[in-house]
Amino acid sequence: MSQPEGPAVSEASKQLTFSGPATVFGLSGPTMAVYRLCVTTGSYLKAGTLDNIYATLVGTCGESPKQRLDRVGRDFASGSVQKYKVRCAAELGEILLLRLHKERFAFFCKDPWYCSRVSVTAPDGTVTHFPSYQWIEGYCTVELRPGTARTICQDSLPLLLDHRKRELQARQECYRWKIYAPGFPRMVDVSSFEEMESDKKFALTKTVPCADPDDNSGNRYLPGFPMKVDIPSLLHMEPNIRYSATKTASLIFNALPASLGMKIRGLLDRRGSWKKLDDIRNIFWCHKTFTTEYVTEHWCEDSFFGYQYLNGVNPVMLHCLSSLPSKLPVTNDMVASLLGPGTCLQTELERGHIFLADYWILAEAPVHCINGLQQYVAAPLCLLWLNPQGVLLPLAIQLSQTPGPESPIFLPTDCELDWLLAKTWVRNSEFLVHENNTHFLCTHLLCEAFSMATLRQLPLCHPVYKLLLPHTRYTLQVNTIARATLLNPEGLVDKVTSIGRRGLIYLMSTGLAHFTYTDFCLPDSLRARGVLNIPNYHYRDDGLKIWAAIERFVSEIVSYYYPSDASVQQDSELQAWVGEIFAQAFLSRENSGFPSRLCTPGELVKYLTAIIFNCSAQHAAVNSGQHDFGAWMPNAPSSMRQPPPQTKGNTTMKSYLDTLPEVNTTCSNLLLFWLVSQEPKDQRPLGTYPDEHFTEEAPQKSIAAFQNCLAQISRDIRERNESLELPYAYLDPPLIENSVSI
Ligand SMILES: CCCCC/C=C\C/C=C\C=C\[C@@H](C/C=C\CCCC(=O)O)OO
Ligand SMILES: [Fe+2]
Repeated sequence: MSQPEGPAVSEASKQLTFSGPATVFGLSGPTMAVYRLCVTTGSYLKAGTLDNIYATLVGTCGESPKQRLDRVGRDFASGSVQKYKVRCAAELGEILLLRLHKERFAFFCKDPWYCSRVSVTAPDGTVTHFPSYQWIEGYCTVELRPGTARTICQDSLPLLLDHRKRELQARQECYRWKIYAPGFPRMVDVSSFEEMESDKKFALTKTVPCADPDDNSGNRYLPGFPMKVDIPSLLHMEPNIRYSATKTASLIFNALPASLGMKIRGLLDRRGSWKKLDDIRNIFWCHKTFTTEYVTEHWCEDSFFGYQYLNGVNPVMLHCLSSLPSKLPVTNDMVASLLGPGTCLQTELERGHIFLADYWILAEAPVHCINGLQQYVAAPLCLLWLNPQGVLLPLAIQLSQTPGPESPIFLPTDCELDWLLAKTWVRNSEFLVHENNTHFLCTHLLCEAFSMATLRQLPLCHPVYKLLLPHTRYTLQVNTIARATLLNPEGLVDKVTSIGRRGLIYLMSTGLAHFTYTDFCLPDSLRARGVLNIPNYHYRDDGLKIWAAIERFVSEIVSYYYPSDASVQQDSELQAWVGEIFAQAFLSRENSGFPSRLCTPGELVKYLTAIIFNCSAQHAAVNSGQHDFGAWMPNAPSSMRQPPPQTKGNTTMKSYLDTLPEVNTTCSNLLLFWLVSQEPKDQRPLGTYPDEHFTEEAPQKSIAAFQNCLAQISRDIRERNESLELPYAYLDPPLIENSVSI
């Protein structure tokens, strides 16, 4: 964390308490000590700086004079590794801090610098690494600690304790919480970044700009895009959480041709129903994948409908039933012909072969208008059966939570179009629950809260900070983009979903109020849902392997830094971090089961495993298949234009097409699916840590073992996929991103 040049640092220097004499040495004398610095600048675009960089070394026996790092030729070019000497009158003892001072060079403007790391070789040959991996903006001083991770309990020097405190104060000033809507996890307040920029410009005459929440003037249409964009919220982003230039360019490069192509073909402006189903095939003639073609071929089949509960984009819905809920009065007579001879509904319930997908959360969801027309939502109950061949099949669908003559129970034995319409309603409910809750709430928004708490409560030298930072990369940025383009008034959610942003807010706040620690931890969730024995549940099988790999890795790291229960309990920073997540992400709801403090290394291992799993694998599982499973729109309609049917026997192909989204709604939504299903460039797959925050041998060995384990999982998945009709690759480790970044 950088601090403005001035009192903050010089005051702190006065408070230094060294174990040796606190002397500032001159440059002459017979015992001159030479420290060799090796400075690595990141290879991001414009990572280099023209500003002057000075260094001060602070050791247990004193500090070096502030010395300019200057060689012949260009210093600090992007991707460069440069060596300098810092001379002191005497040796400094153990090096505690490295100060990097960034100051104006001649008449040049401020030039940001991405400093990756500095290593310092002492006169006796001891090398100390100082990981930085941060953008340093403006003229300021950054104080780095050696890479050896330390909890607060392991620090005793007042200098270092004070350093931790000041670092966190600066971070808490920078990353502030904001309430987006009641019942939502708290999120980053991007307006504070605008304030910081104005601070830098007008440091002496600081005025705090007053944001007007009702000012929607910056929310406007951009040429070629189907929705409004809240431009002001995208303008000011703190450089350490901002998409890199490569990632931004890649996102724009993915978006623009696809959007303009649709615009030119008139698809984004065409009102009215699809004339025939086949026309939907042609929306994306150049974005076909093996899976989009498979879905287009098999979407009507009951077995594929069941398959998607296991290996589609929302593989978290099924619960095993031991008895039918009274709100779903399916009788044995209704399903006997499907179950076949020798069994009955009761027997199948007793065998644990009957499952329910319950969309109760949609029952009170508000609906709105699209293209000026009223839209509709259902709250279905879908009963499924695991047949003796191990295939999951839908048995019965009721489109409301209230049984009765106006809510018939649809069956596979009904006429083809009635049954197809009922299944399509369930697919629409799947879309809403998946996008809003499984995907956006439970990965994007929760991971944003984890990122915020990590940045605000843990200093750079903390082992949990080092462990988690790679799993927070770009999450604040992508969510800011999502809020500016999808969740904003007249943004994409308003344009394409039946519930609009008001419904989204309802759905997510209700979802969070019911979300539990059991849901968050894959093994517990699978057990609680009773789905451990369903065959061909690749999401579960791959997910459990990855969970176990993360757990092993995390437990090695935790056992290295936390040898006892007391070491966990007494780590006040760790406890503040978990407390902040409990308060800001889960709104202090005790019955969520989320911890508000951690008492043992085991509890810490489980919590960190769950966070890393959800930031990486879970997001991949629910994000990467959106285009694959949604490009054939009837498989994932974002809105329905007619109310759920109250009688059987009336569905025609025309009424079916008139129920599905209009052409422009379909195409706007598919544009989003296409964009978010591919990670923009500048990727970091699960378990890759090119930024070496851990510099000790033990955690580095654990990282290598984690990578080997993931490589083996990948080989197993690829081998398994060779024999599958539809390969499941969303949890293949090289295809999983470390963090939620799209
Ligand atoms: C049509 C152009 C859209 C431009 C948007 C650019 C990038 C998307 C940024 C973030 C996306 C994040 C998430 C959003 C997921 C769900 C939101 C709810 C969507 C819905 O209900 O329709 O995707 O990874
Ligand atoms: Fe996503």
